[in-house]
Amino acid sequence: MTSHVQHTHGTREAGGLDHKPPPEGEPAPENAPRLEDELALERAYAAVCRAAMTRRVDDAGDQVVAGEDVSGDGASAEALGRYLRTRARQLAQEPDRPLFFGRLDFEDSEEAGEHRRQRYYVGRRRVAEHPAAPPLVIDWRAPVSRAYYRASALEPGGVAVRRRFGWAPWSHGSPEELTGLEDEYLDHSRGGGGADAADGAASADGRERREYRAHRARRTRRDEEKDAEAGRDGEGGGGAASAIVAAEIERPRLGPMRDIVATIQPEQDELVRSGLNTSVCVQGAPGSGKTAVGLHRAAYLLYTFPERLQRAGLLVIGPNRTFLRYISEVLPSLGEIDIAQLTVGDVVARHPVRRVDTEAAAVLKHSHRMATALERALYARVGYPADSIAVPDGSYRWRVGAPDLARVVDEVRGTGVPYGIGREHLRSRVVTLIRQQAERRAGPKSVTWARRIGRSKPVAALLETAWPVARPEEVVAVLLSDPAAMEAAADGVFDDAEQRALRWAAPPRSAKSATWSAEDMLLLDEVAGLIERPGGYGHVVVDEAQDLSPMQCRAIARRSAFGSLTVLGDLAQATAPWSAGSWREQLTHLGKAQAPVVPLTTGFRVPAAVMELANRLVGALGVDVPPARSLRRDGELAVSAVDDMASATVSAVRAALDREGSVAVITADHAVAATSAALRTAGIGTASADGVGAAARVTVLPATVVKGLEYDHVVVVEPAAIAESEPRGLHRLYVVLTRAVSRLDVLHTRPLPEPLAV
Ligand SMILES: Nc1ncnc2c1ncn2[C@@H]1O[C@H](COP(=O)(O)OP(=O)(O)OP(=O)(O)O)[C@@H](O)[C@H]1O
Repeated sequence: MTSHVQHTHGTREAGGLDHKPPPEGEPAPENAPRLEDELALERAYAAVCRAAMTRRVDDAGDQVVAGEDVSGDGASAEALGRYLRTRARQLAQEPDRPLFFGRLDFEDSEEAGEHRRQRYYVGRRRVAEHPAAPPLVIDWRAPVSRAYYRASALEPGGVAVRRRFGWAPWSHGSPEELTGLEDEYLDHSRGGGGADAADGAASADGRERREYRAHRARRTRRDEEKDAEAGRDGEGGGGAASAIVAAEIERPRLGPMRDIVATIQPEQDELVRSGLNTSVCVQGAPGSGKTAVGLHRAAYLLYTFPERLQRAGLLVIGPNRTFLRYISEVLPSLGEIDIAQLTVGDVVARHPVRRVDTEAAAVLKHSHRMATALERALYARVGYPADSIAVPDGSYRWRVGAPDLARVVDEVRGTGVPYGIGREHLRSRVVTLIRQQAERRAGPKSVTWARRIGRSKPVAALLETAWPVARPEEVVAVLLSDPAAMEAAADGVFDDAEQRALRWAAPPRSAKSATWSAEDMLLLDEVAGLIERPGGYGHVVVDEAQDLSPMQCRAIARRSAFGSLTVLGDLAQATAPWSAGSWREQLTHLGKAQAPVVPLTTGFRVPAAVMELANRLVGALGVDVPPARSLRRDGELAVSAVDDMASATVSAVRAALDREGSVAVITADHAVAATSAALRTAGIGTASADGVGAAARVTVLPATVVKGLEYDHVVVVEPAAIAESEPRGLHRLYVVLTRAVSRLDVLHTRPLPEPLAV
């Protein structure tokens, strides 16, 4: 919900800002000369901040040099050096970026008879003359910045004026330039006039301006109340209410994903600022900012809980390398470097992947039934000893009978501790049985005695038969090679045909010489997790989580058992054969069954006309998701029946290249080579999904890698071929159609898939 007083200035490239005349019947603000004054003051402030920042960067560099000379113990010198280098790198990131994007003026207060107004500039990170000095700019994650994102005319939360700054499009190497500003007056009770005094800009025309502002504030408050009654939010399908926000959302895209700190929306902010103990799942329409929310939440948590997260770690999981490359600059631009950003494959990697499973075997290995079979396979090693044991101890021999041993094996099994710990528990319980006998006969026994008995040959031999040491590779290799082992573990879990599909056609001689598939890594990780709990993270952000299989979810759950999760996804974009049917089910596999599912339905990427086309598919996808709406009224959509696909593609790309921004040509996977060749023959340079030729403005992409990505202009080649390439082809097509930021060209020689043809 926003109410705002437009106070923008039509300067060159002010992030697309134009001066808008006030609505009819309202007094014109005499803002042109005033605005120049305001801009001049703000530019001067920006210069002060820049100078302070430059000094801090230089100081940090000097400290690294000094830190390297620090004597003292090696470990702390190394830790200090690491800290200082990190700090210097953080400060030096993107040196020319604007240092603030917003300003908050809180309502006036009287302190010790003095009239005061608190003012804060909000930026990507804190700027101050030195660490102990009051900040010139506060970090967007600081508690007081919350009001910047949340304050509205209905709930101003003490904010009198929110100012947004428009900067000339920023790029590396060119200095920042402040070109516009926009004020929202939220403080109706005071008629919104107080800002002048605080600006030090009161003048003869101040009264008139105050009236204008008060009028607009009243009007927007009424508007908001009307909206609230009608159950709309203030942006009710009509685009962003702020020209600066609209310009940011509609700006052409080039290169990797950028942060959205300047324009985080209230419903996004609520997710970003949820606490470290809270797990949350976001069901978000395409382009509703799920990825952005996840990354900003990561940055928020690192800032707010530095000690806990430094100890426990934070991990971001994405679907593939292309996606990770695309998002890789967001966290560093927010000052958070060195955050692990991995695929699930990276998380569970233990061996090089040298084998490809059949589709049937892969699907079974991803199913949660596999976990049951693996647990049985591991615990098949645990057995009851056939005989009693006799442990020599000086002149005594202590005997424990087979029934007692069987009982303690059962007891340990019943505790549910990891297998490796279970083995040690069995050892100590057997020692306890022996100790009870020994103490009855020979008096108290020491810890050293207990240790010696525990390591004695008969006890070690007992453990080797009753609870042998287990290695994940052996357990999995035996299961996949030995029909009897498979049958025992899979009884009632996998039928005969499934067991055959799972078994290796040519078993290796031993676990050591086995070659492993990507799916096998999940199996190994599962068994490793049963033997010993893996180290976990304090927080894990999981993107495109609708596509995770139960076994992948379990791998993540093991690593976040004592931490929290941000789960991001869209069931309508679920394309894997094992994709989730419902979030509740997925969250259960992820170990956070109770986490709330929060919808985001406003799209910031896809223009309304394109969203409308894509939405036609949703009914055919069999998923329960709230409909998506676009915040963007701009954009172009063309659906064209063509005769010659190659020449039509070349023409579409040529036309796209006449305009600004990135261009993607998306085809069914098998058609990528032919499409790239056609473009090359026509003299158009192309990049590929793996980043080769990244300098080219045109990227040719197979439909299966575009999830999570976006391009200004998208050319979709033959939707029918994309839809029929895989069982969830319509879901894939939905993903493909929702990648365009500004323009979508759909080219087809064959009839469109049915839901689109209406
Ligand atoms: N509040 C915002 N202000 C400006 N831009 C935004 C905002 N929220 C999202 N965006 C932009 O919208 C685009 C889509 O965001 P993002 O990729 O996070 O969406 P998503 O929901 O993850 O999409 P998908 O479903 O395709 O994975 C990005 O360019 C992002 O920067």
